[in-house]
Amino acid sequence: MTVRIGVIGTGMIGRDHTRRMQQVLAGTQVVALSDYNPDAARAVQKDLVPDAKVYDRGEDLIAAPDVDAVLVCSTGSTHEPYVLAAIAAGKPVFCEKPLATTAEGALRIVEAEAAKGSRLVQVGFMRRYDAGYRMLKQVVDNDIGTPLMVHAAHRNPTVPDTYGTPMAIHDTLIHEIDVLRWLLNDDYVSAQVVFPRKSSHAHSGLRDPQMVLLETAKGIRIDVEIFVNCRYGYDIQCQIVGEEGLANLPEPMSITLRKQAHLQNEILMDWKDRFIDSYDVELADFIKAAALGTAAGPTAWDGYVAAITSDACVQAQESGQIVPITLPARPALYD
Ligand SMILES: NC(=O)c1ccc[n+]([C@@H]2O[C@H](COP(=O)([O-])OP(=O)(O)OC[C@H]3O[C@@H](n4cnc5c(N)ncnc54)[C@H](O)[C@@H]3O)[C@@H](O)[C@H]2O)c1
Ligand SMILES: O[C@H]1[C@H](O)[C@@H](O)[C@H](O)[C@@H](O)[C@H]1O
Repeated sequence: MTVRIGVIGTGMIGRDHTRRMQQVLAGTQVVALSDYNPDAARAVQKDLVPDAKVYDRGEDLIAAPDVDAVLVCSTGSTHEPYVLAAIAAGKPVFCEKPLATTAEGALRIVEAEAAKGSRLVQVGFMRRYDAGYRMLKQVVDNDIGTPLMVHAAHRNPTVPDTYGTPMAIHDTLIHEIDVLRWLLNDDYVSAQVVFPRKSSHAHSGLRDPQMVLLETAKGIRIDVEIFVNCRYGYDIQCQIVGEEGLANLPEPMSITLRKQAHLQNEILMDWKDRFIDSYDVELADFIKAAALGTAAGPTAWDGYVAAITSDACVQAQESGQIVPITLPARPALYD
């Protein structure tokens, strides 16, 4: 069966996922596109999928009878209504992170899916599909004893002027919020944010870098450096310290070059390249499940927990205090 996909939001990642569906993955075809800016949708249609239909409204794309499943790749604050509409239509929906920009919004999605009684939503937490993170999880589960501490860093070379201080949480830290919870098989109980000296490369409205301190229910302490004007590259670091040993996330594969008295490895500059394989694997998983009318991978519950944790971190940015994190009971659908 070919899963016919509609893509809502044809900016950077919507375009990249459309290319992936059309040119890399089997068993799928993009048949519909929609963007708030119709020129963006037409540009992707022209470049990648000339036969796809362009819809002015995402809601009409979701309702179209020839669309079997939906990819929501629009700006984060617009995800919730599209995901709810897809659930109402009974169509599998892959939603780029964040599932919603508030915990209340994510909860509405959890409640709608739980009321349907079967999985329809996959959240785009692609690091769970990354070969390096999967190797790290194997080692954490089997080789380093009880995990005690995590030191992580999420560095972007630069960000646009529209990127403000809370986006360091909702847009950037959200990857660590999800992947560390998955790696440690644990939930968070508190968050704190401290601001080091500000980089002169950060625009006036942005506090950068930031250090986020999280504590888990099992007492593991986590520090994550978020530095989105680091200039030198797109750099993701993760070190887990256990009772019996210590494990580091592998660096992306690159040639080690000895030349002109230097020993060198390339550092990637773009998130699209750093996680290129994991995007392929996560969407292959989505297509496989969508062909059966369901969803796999990171759940709406995972998206909701990430949203609750993000809200606590933003509150911690504003107050300078340690903010407690409490989770409600998990619906049986997500056990
Ligand atoms: N998983 C990842 O690593 C990853 C990487 C990049 C982006 N993202 C997520 O993907 C989403 C899009 O990010 P991007 O970098 O492609 O941004 P972008 O700004 O390049 O694209 C967003 C697109 O959404 C469109 N849009 C805005 N409001 C809309 C609406 N109401 N309906 C339909 N379209 C609308 C915009 O016109 C734009 O074309 C964000 O939520 C972002 O966090 C995830
Ligand atoms: O939307 C992007 C994307 O999620 C990247 O993976 C992250 O490194 C960036 O900080 C964020 O702005």
